[in-house]
Amino acid sequence: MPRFAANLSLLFNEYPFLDRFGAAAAAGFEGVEYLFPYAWRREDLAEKLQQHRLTQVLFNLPAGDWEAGERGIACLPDRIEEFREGVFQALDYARALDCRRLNCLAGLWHDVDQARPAWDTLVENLRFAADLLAPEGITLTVEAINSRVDMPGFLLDTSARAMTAINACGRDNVLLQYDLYHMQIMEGDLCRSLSRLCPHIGHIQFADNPGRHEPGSGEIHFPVVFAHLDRLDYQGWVSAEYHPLAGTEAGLGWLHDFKETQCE
Ligand SMILES: O=C(O)[C@H](O)C(=O)CO
Ligand SMILES: [Mg+2]
Repeated sequence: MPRFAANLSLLFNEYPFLDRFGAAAAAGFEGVEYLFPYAWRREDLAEKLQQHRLTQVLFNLPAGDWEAGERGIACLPDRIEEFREGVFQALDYARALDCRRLNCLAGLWHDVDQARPAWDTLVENLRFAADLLAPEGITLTVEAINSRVDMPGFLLDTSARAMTAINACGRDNVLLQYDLYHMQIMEGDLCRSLSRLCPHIGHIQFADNPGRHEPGSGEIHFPVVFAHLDRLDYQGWVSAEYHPLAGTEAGLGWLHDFKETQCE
């Protein structure tokens, strides 16, 4: 059975942020992730993890001005210094939270005919981050995000593009973050691509499509996909990263169903 984590930026929004840890643990999650930890004190986050016996599964490197619409700065040639400072900041938090995975958002790049500078910058930045994180035993993940609905202009919008960056970077501790929701929009054929990419996957996230809501609300057959991950012997975390339709707890039927079938 996959190890399920809850993304606290999207789930349990009924509670103030620091109360979401307890709510996730009470709902049966063993791990948590969120977009960014930087607005909170490391000590407060670490205390919540310890109090509720939760694993900090992952969070993102600083990704620029999120409110202003930025979605990562790793591919931006004029932001290299800021990217590198961000890696140090993320490492500080990762140490305090004993977090073994950090995700890098490549960023938006709208000039498709002139993408070379973005790719070169991204690959150099990935190498810089990977080399800093490797001695700490931390994996750097690179996420492919759909450019059709959620992030028009995102540089790495297919698994092939993300793998091109990962291969060009050439570091063993850089792996793919495979988000079922984004890949369903861009590529489909989820089970076959999971089979092919499994050795390169460092983290999985999910939401149903369309709508980015809980499993069962859309077109993805999650029991089949989760069983497929077991067959592939995928050992990583699988994180719920969706907008609950009618309250987080009310939308956890998929988790309860799944746990029940494992007990039968
Ligand atoms: O949107 C996603 O799928 C992400 O995982 C993320 O971290 C940035 O939005
Ligand atoms: Mg995601």
